[in-house]
Amino acid sequence: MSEFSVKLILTDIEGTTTSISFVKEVLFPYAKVHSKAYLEETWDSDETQHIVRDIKSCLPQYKEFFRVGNEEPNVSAGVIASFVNFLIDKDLKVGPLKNLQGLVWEKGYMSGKIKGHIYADVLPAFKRWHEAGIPIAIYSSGSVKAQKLLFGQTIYGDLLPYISGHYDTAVGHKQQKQSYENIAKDLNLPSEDVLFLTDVVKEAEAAREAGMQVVLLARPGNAPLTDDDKIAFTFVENFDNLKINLK
Ligand SMILES: CSCCC(=O)C(=O)COP(=O)(O)O
Ligand SMILES: [Mg+2]
Repeated sequence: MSEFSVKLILTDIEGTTTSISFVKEVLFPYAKVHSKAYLEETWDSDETQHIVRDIKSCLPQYKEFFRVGNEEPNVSAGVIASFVNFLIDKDLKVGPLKNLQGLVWEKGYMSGKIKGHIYADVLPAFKRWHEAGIPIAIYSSGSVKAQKLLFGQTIYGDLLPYISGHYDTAVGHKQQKQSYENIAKDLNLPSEDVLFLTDVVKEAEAAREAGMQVVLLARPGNAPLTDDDKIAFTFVENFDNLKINLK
């Protein structure tokens, strides 16, 4: 059992509270199938036009994707949807793609076709930490909207009452120290009073550089941790193996 003393728990989603296979085999395919129709239905809205502009410009290395011969870049819903599918296949965690995914998944969650996966130990741990007076916040590459949909409609019910804050890549990329400093500043807490839970070693390194306490999750299906990772960081297989006290 690993023991920590903290003022807030900050947790990642994919690979930490939720299986990677749910994201790759349920959420991403849903977004691939439904993005085109969503874009067509909402094409004239300011929100969609804003996302389309951001999607077109977020990865300049792919700008030729939108150009046919010497013509002006083509930005039909179909072309944007193909680009979105290309980005999903590459699992690129870019903000505009993640914002669009959140909007597309909404219908799936609201119709009951999608239920957010969380591991069986997550709800009991959230209850324990909540009862101990330790706030829980989320930091994921998935948009804040997507986070609220997932935790609001999980296979174990609504977990949002246990969550007091949400951060996505609007605060910065998850592998950059500055992002964790931004979160600590926003929380008005010293970094060392925050415990970050994640499956990705580079995220753990960035959070630790910013001064946070860190635990790696070795969930089934996650990328295996090396011997060096296991020496450098505390790692657990699930939240039952964490004893967290309020500082
Ligand atoms: C509710 S987020 C859906 C999953 C997702 O799109 C994603 O990129 C998750 O990344 P994470 O930072 O949580 O590992
Ligand atoms: Mg993750």
